[in-house]
Amino acid sequence: MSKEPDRLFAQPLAQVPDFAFNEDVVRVFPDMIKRSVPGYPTIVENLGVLAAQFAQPGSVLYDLGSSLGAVTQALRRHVRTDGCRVIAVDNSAAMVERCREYLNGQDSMFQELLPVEVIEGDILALEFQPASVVALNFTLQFIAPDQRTALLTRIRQSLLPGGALILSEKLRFEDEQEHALLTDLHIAFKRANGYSELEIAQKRSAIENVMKPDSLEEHRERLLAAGFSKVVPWFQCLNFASLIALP
Ligand SMILES: Nc1ncnc2c1ncn2[C@@H]1O[C@H](C[S@+](CC[C@H]([NH3+])C(=O)[O-])CC(=O)[O-])[C@@H](O)[C@H]1O
Ligand SMILES: O=C(O)C(=O)Cc1ccccc1
Repeated sequence: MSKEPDRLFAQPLAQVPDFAFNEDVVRVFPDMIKRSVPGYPTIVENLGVLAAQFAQPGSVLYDLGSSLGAVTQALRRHVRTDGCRVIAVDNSAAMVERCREYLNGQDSMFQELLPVEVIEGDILALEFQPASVVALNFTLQFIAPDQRTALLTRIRQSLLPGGALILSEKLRFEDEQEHALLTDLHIAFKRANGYSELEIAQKRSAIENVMKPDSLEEHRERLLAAGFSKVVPWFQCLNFASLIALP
């Protein structure tokens, strides 16, 4: 895994371009996500533990918006169910290329790992196979809001009995005071992780047009509208949360 520190927004930019998962981001991504998302290592590791409880024999486990495959690797560490395979999907060519390198490196060292297929493609255009686990780990927030219900409906229709969707997202809060407090605390988290005020401000401006967080209430309602029967939050750290949605 690349250890390169994230300095992408450290110098003043005349114009801050919209955030994209390009080669520059890929190089610093492990450092960026760990220093930006409170609870990220805990969420990823426990996503593997949760998935092991929902995995059904001979089924597919999806890692949607897989980036460098951190979730896929957690699935490989924890899921022991017979005949499962992982399908990781991302539409960033730079992410997919590096993800394949990491996973191939693991394959050559350990024989008993779950088989993984990494697809470069848009999750909105994916033909889902019957699946027991679908992970959307900080991916839905980058999907156009008017496409989110349709995507979740297709995921719901592909889920096998006993399976689950695990959805992690940055949250918005409907109560203004709660939103302001948790946003300030998230900024304090970033500062504590070594980001300057300039880095924090430029990153915020880069993501504001491309990443649109919903509230917990919106997530719950949308998941129920998509056909899920139960929504159970299992983790929250500041304004980042993860939910289990049952078919
Ligand atoms: N339509 C799309 N189709 C496929 N991929 C997409 C699409 N839109 C965005 N992506 C991809 O979704 C990923 C979101 S990052 C996920 C972190 C990872 N899950 C992790 O647990 O490390 C979250 C973050 O950086 O905050 C990126 O790799 C995009 O290319
Ligand atoms: O950095 C932020 O403020 C975020 O909300 C999280 C994030 C992490 C990595 C890429 C884009 C957004």
